[in-house]
Amino acid sequence: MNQTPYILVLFYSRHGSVNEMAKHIARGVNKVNDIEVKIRQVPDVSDSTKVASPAIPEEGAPYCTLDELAECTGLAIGSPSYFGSMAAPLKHFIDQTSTLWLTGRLIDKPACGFTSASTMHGGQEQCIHSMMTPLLHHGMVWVGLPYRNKELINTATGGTPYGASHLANNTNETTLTEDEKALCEAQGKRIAEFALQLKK
Ligand SMILES: Cc1cc2nc3c(=O)[nH]c(=O)nc-3n(C[C@H](O)[C@H](O)[C@H](O)COP(=O)(O)O)c2cc1C
Repeated sequence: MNQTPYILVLFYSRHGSVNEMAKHIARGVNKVNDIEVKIRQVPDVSDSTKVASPAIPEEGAPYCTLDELAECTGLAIGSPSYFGSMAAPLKHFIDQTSTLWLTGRLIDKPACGFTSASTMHGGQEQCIHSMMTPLLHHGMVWVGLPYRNKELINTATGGTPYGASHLANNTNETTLTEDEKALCEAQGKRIAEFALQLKK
């Protein structure tokens, strides 16, 4: 049975900002007909041993399986900016995708990235780039945010042409500004539209 195409919104979030962005990206996906959305998170990693997290997270979205990644029609991937790069739990998940790479399961599917950071110039764009690199190895097609989204010009907080972002400041503010919300939703809508166009 053919399943309905879906956008996988896959993320890691420790304090909730990226989690909040994921919801708005999903709202953008929902504006497009004939495609669904799955929101999934990745478990934390242990700093000392290979401890498995409980199979069901205590809160929030279910943990993502490799099958859910393999079978998506498009991907929106999000991480907090950690030292200008994606957070280790997300990289750890990606580093388990060799079988998908070997079998070319993600080739020609669209992907986009989003991030949250505590400072304006603390590496938001670089973090999004860090998520783009392994997905290009997978043969995915990167989808950014064009400047026809006027919020990109007007925003005084997050928002980049490489992907949506949120400025959380050093208070870990999880509430998005109206511009940040609009850009997340525009990104969700755009990845859904591309996914349907590229779908084989
Ligand atoms: C280990 C670590 C590294 C961080 N590095 C940066 C950084 O390089 N630039 C920045 O602006 N914020 C940095 N932050 C702040 C987070 O990016 C920010 O709090 C983000 O909003 C957290 O997202 P979350 O609420 O989804 O967990 C760092 C936080 C941690 C814990």
